Amino acid sequence: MSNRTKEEKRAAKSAFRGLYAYAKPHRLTFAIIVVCTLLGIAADLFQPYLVKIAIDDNLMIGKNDYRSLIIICLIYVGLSIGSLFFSYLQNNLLQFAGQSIVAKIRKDLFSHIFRLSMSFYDRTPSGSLITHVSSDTETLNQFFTQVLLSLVRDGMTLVFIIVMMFHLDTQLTLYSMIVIPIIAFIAISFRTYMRKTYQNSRTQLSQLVAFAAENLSGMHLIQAFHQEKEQINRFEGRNQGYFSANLREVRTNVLFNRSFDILGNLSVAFITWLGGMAVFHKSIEFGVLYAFITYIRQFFQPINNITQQWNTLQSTTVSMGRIWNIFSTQPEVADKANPQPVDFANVRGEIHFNHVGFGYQKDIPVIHDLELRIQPGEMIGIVGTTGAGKSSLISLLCRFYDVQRGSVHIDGTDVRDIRQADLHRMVGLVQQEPYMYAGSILDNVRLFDETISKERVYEACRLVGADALISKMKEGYETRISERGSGLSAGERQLISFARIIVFQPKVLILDEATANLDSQTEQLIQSALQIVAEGRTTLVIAHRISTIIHADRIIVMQHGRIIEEGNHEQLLELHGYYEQLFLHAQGKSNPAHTYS
Ligand SMILES: Nc1ncnc2c1ncn2[C@@H]1O[C@H](COP(=O)(O)OP(=O)(O)OP(=O)(O)O)[C@@H](O)[C@H]1O
Repeated sequence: MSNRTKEEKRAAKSAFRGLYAYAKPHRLTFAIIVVCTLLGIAADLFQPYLVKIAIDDNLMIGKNDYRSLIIICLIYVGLSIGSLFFSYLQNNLLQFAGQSIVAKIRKDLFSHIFRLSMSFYDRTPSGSLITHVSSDTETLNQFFTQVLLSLVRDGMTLVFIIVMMFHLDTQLTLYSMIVIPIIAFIAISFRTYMRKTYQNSRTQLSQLVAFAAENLSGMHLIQAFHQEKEQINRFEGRNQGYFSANLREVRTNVLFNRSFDILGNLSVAFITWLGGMAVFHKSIEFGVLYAFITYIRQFFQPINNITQQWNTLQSTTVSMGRIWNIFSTQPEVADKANPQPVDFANVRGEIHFNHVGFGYQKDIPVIHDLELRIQPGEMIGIVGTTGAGKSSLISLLCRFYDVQRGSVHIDGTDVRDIRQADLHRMVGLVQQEPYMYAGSILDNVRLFDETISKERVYEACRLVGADALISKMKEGYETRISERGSGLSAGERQLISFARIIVFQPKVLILDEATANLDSQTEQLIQSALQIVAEGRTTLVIAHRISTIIHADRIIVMQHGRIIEEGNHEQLLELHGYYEQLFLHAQGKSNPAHTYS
């Protein structure tokens, strides 16, 4: 056996153990389901036997006992009602247990994904995460409502039928069993092929969903570059792939089912001939033959069902493996077991990048031995060309990633010793493209925290100058923002994020300035909002416009992951170095190859 298969088996085993842990609290329900199934099957399978009694013990011997015939009919009806009742109960309970387990797994999976570090998101496309949360958990649901149901119901049915058949006539039963090796042969030869077709169609679907999700999130880019036709063609390729894989799967299934049907019919013909001969020779009674033929017709259905479920079981194993793979991924950035408590009232906001070294991949550093001390309340501007490492530096301060060398300290405490929730209360981030949630402006400022009063939100918006903008909207603070804040400019979204800072009061503020060209009025609003929000806070501004940070206490110039110049605006100009070039370019007096304006 190859290592890979061994590995897969081990993963499947641990996934099933995980699933068992989720199912355990529902064991009483499962026990009731088994009892209901047992009673339902018994009620079902006793019916042909009842007809046999009516034929052999009454009609065929000319007893003409109407009373017992009516009793048999009534019992027959009673059994039908009983079977209906028990299978209804069993189905409902199974659905309830299955859905509850899957809902819990979906919830846990979603919370787990939230805890994972940024490096996980760098590696994992959001489309495939959507597939895990939606269709993989749905496959687990099928495991409970189809696979488990079939294993219990069809397995028991099969045992019951065989017992009844042996009870009726041992010889005929043994003749019927001739087909068992043929069934096994068909099942085994189809199994591998069916699994392959199933896996293929799942992979095609997951690629299709991932492609669609990524395209939807990058729609503005696609439209801006008129890439619609290319993307539609690429989608069509994947769509066709899924279509063909699905057809292949359905074809195999139909062929498999029909083979079983034919086998069933052949067996009935064979038994009718053998049994008919036996009735002619009076070695069995007619009622026995009737019941026998009914049972043999029913014999193939559960076998077919179970083999069908083998497929779903395979896909459940694949889905479970994928889900448990995420569950077993531990956040690379994790809280320590005994983190340093934070006294929020006395946070000063002193920052120290202590000889920091960092790279997204271990052997490709993007920050090299960076040493920087920032005093409480200081305003620092960070400038540099694209890819200089400005955003990476900020990500380290927010601890989205951990440093590989050196350390980052706030008020003398290593950020790795602080709980991440506490760290993010101390450090407020206003991103280039601030994320807006689907909800009202009010919700977006107070981030759905109802303990923050509306008045506090209004006050914060007034302070940062967003009030006028919001008042102009049709429903003011109750105006609903669509997903991602479309309808608001990057500058307007930044203003709303400034109001968030005022509301949540972090001691350190990071602003990644919007790169988009803002109209001069919004730019002005942001400038003055920044002055107000920066008051009493340590502020780091990644600036794409020199004008934003001209009055900063200190400006850091970065290049290739290093600080190459440092000082205030005047000091840096006197150096006649890189900063001066940036500044002159911004003034339109030089023509360097960077983007400052
Ligand atoms: N998530 C990531 N995975 C791998 N490499 C990354 C990642 N993010 C950034 N990088 C790389 O790290 C380097 C520094 O990027 P960073 O975003 O910090 O630069 P920046 O100065 O902020 O640039 P910009 O002004 O364009 O935002 C670049 O070479 C970039 O390609």
